[in-house]
Amino acid sequence: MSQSPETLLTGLRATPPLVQCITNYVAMNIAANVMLAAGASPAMVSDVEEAEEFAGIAGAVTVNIGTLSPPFVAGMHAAIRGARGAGRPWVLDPVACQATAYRRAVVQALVAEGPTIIRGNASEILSLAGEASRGQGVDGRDPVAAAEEGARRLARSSGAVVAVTGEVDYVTDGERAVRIGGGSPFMPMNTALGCSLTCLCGAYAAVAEDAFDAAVAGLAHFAVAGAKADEGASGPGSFAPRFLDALAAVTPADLSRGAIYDAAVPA
Ligand SMILES: Nc1ncnc2c1ncn2[C@@H]1O[C@H](COP(=O)(O)OP(=O)(O)OP(=O)(O)O)[C@@H](O)[C@H]1O
Ligand SMILES: Cc1ncsc1CCO
Ligand SMILES: [Mg+2]
Repeated sequence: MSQSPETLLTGLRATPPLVQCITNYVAMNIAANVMLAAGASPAMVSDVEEAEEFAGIAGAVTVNIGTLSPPFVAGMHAAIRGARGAGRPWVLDPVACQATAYRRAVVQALVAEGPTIIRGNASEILSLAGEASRGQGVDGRDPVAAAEEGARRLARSSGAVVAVTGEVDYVTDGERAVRIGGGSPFMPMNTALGCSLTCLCGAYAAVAEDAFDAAVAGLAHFAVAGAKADEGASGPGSFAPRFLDALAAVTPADLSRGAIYDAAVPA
């Protein structure tokens, strides 16, 4: 039976999961604050010397290729080994994976390691699905709707739940699919909120029985908090602290009232 976002947020707050977040230099502080506000316990532990061991005590691992370098890549593979060895979920954020040959090669090797969830913007998911994308840097430049079919194919080929974010988000495991509305136009004007959401999906995956439910809950938490923070914000700057407050203030019942729509998956 599926677990609702309401049930999962209650579980998250009751026992904050320790999440090993391997993320980029831009996101590290923002994502850690987002995790604490939402109710999770982040640890930005990435060096190859300790990443595998740490993954053995974490509830989940998240891997983000935003500021890529060989030491990061070594730490990522070590952490994934640790997560797999401990039977824990891990989440991939393929930041700007279309941009360079190095990123394309690194991300392909990571997808081959079997992520539990892949969370990216539409340009990144289109590229991972082998389709043309308008993406250049880290920002999404394609509509989510254009990436839905590719997301389903990617989910089926990789075995991951795929979450595509933008104005209206889309989550699929290749069989089931939902769209999630809400959020705020100020969100893409704040760097690293997508990276932070990837970490939060790891937190939900640590407490959920099912990765699809985990991804839906993570995205719903952001959508509801984003809409709440948008009220009274006059620009991206005043939105940022309101968003942290809203992540903490959102109640489990608020998530049930968030806009989650079933989306039919064509056969
Ligand atoms: N136009 C929009 N309106 C409402 N919410 C949005 C909009 N664009 C993005 N979001 C929300 O912002 C959050 C981050 O998604 P986004 O697609 O911007 O990630 P991203 O491009 O990977 O970001 P980054 O790489 O900067 O971390 C998600 O919760 C998404 O729903
Ligand atoms: C701006 C930026 N550059 C590399 S990673 C990152 C954070 C958003 O993905
Ligand atoms: Mg991103």
